[in-house]
Amino acid sequence: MLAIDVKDLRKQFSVQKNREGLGGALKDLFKREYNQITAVKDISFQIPQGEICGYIGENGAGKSTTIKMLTGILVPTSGHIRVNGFIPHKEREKFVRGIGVVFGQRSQLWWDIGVIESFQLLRKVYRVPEAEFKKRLDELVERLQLSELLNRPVRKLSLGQRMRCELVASLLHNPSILFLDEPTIGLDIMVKTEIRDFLKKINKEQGTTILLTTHDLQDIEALCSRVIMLDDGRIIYDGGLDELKSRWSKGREIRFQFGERPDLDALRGLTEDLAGVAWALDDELTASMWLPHAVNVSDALARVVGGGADIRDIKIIETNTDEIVREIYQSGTASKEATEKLAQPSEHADKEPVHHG
Ligand SMILES: Nc1ncnc2c1ncn2[C@@H]1O[C@H](COP(=O)(O)OP(=O)(O)OP(=O)(O)O)[C@@H](O)[C@H]1O
Repeated sequence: MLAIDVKDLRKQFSVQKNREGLGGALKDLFKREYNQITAVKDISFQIPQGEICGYIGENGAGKSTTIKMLTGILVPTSGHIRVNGFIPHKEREKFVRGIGVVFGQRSQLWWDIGVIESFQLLRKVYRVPEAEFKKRLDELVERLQLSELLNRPVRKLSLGQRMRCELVASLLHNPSILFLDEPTIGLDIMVKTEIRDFLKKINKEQGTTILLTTHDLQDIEALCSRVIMLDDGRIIYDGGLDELKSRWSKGREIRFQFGERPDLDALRGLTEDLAGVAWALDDELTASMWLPHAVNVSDALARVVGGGADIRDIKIIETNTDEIVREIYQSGTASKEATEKLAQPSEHADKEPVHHG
């Protein structure tokens, strides 16, 4: 059985229009006009059990709206959803016992009571037998080192402490699917790492399926084998992280430092039969070589090194995911271009690399 199965899912919101001026306000009083906003536009995807999938996109892309439909908080305008075999907004009571949810910006814990009391309340909500609850709680508390926090009221916790408690709260009933909406937002690097390690472990040991939205690409790099990217309510990419990188990155850059001013024409001559390789002088003693993905790095390196120039240092500059995603988002025609690129991935590899300094 699939953990998540979504077909042609759509969500529209009606937003009241405010007409201009006093006349407009009076008109609004008698007859309201509405604008339709389509936040999620007929998306389909399937997530098998045990997968960790990143759900990314810029602000307003429709990520939270999707998660809210998947967790039964919002009713879809049209389309089909099955999560653990249930229709989330219809079979709520049975459904929620199989899922855990953490919204980084909102708490599921009660602000003024001790953490442990919140956990006890959640135990009752999810109807977890006492013995089972205790066993699980002990295990989670030990893993996330929460024992000293249990009696403190939530409002007294730091953000990092609170997030660790939120994770425990979402896992007390041993759900098979975990939905995380910005789980590491605002946390320092230590806590982020701790949370990522913890998530990796529970996924590995218990096979917990995890769908997470994040703006932090290190979360994705650390956790996700698969990424779904949303733009303006539509899926523009669904696949592996490595593939995402190679399809979108403009090639690799290798920077050479020389003992004397390099002869650019001679360097170009060494690589002239490698299609798409470009050279540029960075300063008196450094030059960069751009390689399209189709060209093998060691091939190109061997030619340059074999050319006899006085090379002092070589640095291969990796494209990082942040840059790729920023690049996609920034181009005004992101979705169109992206779809075209995806339709013809091989064409991309033949393009002249673009040197952007
Ligand atoms: N309750 C609502 N009523 C009207 N419009 C809404 C509502 N909720 C979301 N929207 C709109 O739907 C679109 C998608 O919003 P959503 O919150 O799903 O985006 P997101 O990808 O989660 O963004 P962010 O990263 O900022 O959280 C936005 O244009 C938003 O303004």
